[in-house]
Amino acid sequence: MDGGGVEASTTAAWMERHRQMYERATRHPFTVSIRDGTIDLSAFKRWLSQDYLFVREFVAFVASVLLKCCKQKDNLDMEIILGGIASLSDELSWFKNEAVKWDIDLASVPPLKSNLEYHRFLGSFTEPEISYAVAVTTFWIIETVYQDSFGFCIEEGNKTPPELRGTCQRWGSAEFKQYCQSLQRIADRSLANAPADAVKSAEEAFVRVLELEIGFWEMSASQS
Ligand SMILES: Cc1ncc(CO)c(N)n1
Repeated sequence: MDGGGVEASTTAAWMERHRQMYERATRHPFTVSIRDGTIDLSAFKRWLSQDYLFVREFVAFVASVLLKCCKQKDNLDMEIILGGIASLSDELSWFKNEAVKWDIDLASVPPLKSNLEYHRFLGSFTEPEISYAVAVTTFWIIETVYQDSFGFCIEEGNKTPPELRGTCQRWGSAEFKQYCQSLQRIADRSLANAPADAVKSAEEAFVRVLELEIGFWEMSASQS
């Protein structure tokens, strides 16, 4: 397989090419309102409840990425992805703890429309026709939107309310950033070895994730 004319950092080039949309996903009024301390706590609770449901679906998605990884000739990335699944186990416990703190009964939360739309997208990756390069790139951008969004909430000058710092730290930490950078290197290496049609599909999935993330913040902010 040739590189399809792809440069070393395809993902960085896409972030540049789709900068406006990337900014809309990572500097959304919902997360910006966490950072400036004006967040409506009922919206925060809605986000928390909906994201718990999202993460449950995300586990199956990451499992499908792991499965595609294991079928590669050299499955060097296996441990990073497996580590990601292990962290999701902690994350589900974290959500359950937070729900108790915020007096939310997770068992009675129905998924809202934008969440269901995202579930459908994630579910499509179990198809064996979807290549590892496309799946791992999608995985990287999903994690990166949260890393960048919540990282901004704990950067200098933030007025993030103390009771929301733990949430921001979960995805905004230096450790999570390093993990996202490892995923980015994996995505770039896979894309460099992928045929041109897979690179094109990966870019489409990248843009689709940004749209779905924007929809998820909107849903959290205003229950649509
Ligand atoms: C909607 C959404 N996107 C990304 C992540 C990152 O894991 C998450 N928890 N939820």
